[in-house]
Amino acid sequence: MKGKKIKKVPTKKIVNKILDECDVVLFVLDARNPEGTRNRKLEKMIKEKNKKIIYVLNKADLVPIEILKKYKEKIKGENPESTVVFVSAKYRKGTNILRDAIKRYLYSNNIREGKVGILGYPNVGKSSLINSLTGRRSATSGLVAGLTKGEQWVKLTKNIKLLDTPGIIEPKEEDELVILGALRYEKIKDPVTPAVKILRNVHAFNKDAIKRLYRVDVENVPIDENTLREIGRKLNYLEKCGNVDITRTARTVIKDYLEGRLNYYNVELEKYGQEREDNIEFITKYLDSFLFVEDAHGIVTHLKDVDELKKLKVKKPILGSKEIGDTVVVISFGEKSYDSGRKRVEEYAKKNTIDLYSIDKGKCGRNRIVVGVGEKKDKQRNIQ
Ligand SMILES: Nc1nc2c(ncn2[C@@H]2O[C@H](COP(=O)(O)OP(=O)(O)OP(=O)(O)O)[C@@H](O)[C@H]2O)c(=O)[nH]1
Repeated sequence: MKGKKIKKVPTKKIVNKILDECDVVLFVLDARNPEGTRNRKLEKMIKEKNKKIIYVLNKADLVPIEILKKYKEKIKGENPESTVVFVSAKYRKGTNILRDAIKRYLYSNNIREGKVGILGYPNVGKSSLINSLTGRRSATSGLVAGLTKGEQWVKLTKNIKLLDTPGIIEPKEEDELVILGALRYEKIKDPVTPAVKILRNVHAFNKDAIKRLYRVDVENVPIDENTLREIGRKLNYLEKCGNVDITRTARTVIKDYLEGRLNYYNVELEKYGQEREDNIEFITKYLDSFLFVEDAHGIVTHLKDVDELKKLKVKKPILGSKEIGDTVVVISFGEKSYDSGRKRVEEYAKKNTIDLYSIDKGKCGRNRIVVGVGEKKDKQRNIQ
């Protein structure tokens, strides 16, 4: 792994520190195996402590966007308030969206000096994430004086600090550990069992993967030790007596999986992308007691004077809507031009069957804001 070396500190101590001190916990999941890298008991504990969890589906470069979106929906289905962000720490993708999600949560909860911690099973990419969130700084310039030796806070922004030591969740069984990449496959006595499991898991998702990488035909045959033997033969991993070296083959299969060559999906990095969250609560909260929400011009004039919004800098435009009584307010914040803002508001309204009857624009500090006001089409029908 390139970048700054991340310190390893006793697990429980760091996990507890994150749970006690941080406002936001980045729960890092392996996007290829999100279910296997969740820990609901710990998630419940974090929620009970009133801390915000942001699920970071890391290694998103190895998974198609449709699959990522499905998993996001699943998490949102369990709890609509969950925040899920796709990231590739390795290729530094999605980290700005993650930063925005952190800022937005802290901002809308009036937390001015926020602390962020990173948790996850071994090998999900916690250290890579820390490096990619902080990496543009040199190893020392971003550091804030550490509280305890070995743990340091790194600045994410002027007001947000990140604990640069990730909390490692202790995993369960040996096979799982190997598949997670948490136990060194070079060291375990029996790499065959986890290697066969990996081949089965991958094959269940992608009938092409084994053939593509090892040129072994697995159509209509069970995936078992014999598959490994076939792979070993193709790789020419033979012992002196001529038998296939199955242990070496198994280690290679595990390595190929962990390093992303043997993959659930065939995916090009270019396909990876994500839409921003449509949560504009940090703006619409200023409309809660505003009397004239039916009037886009009134809203723009009102929001222009909100100091907090004037100070805000968003790297990428934000688009979303909120229903206030019978009215739906659609807002684009931080667009490059008013024209593109208006276009995005109109497209958003069309997609969400909102009939806009008022639209206006203005500036909050350096941010262009376009506000559309309308009604849901189905609501109108009910009224008529
Ligand atoms: N393809 C891909 N690989 C990644 C990504 N992030 C991390 N990795 C790889 O995953 C492996 C583990 O990354 P680490 O950052 O060391 O993971 P960790 O969670 O800190 O691991 P522990 O220190 O064992 O707890 C490394 O080989 C990384 O190169 C990613 O976004 N995409």
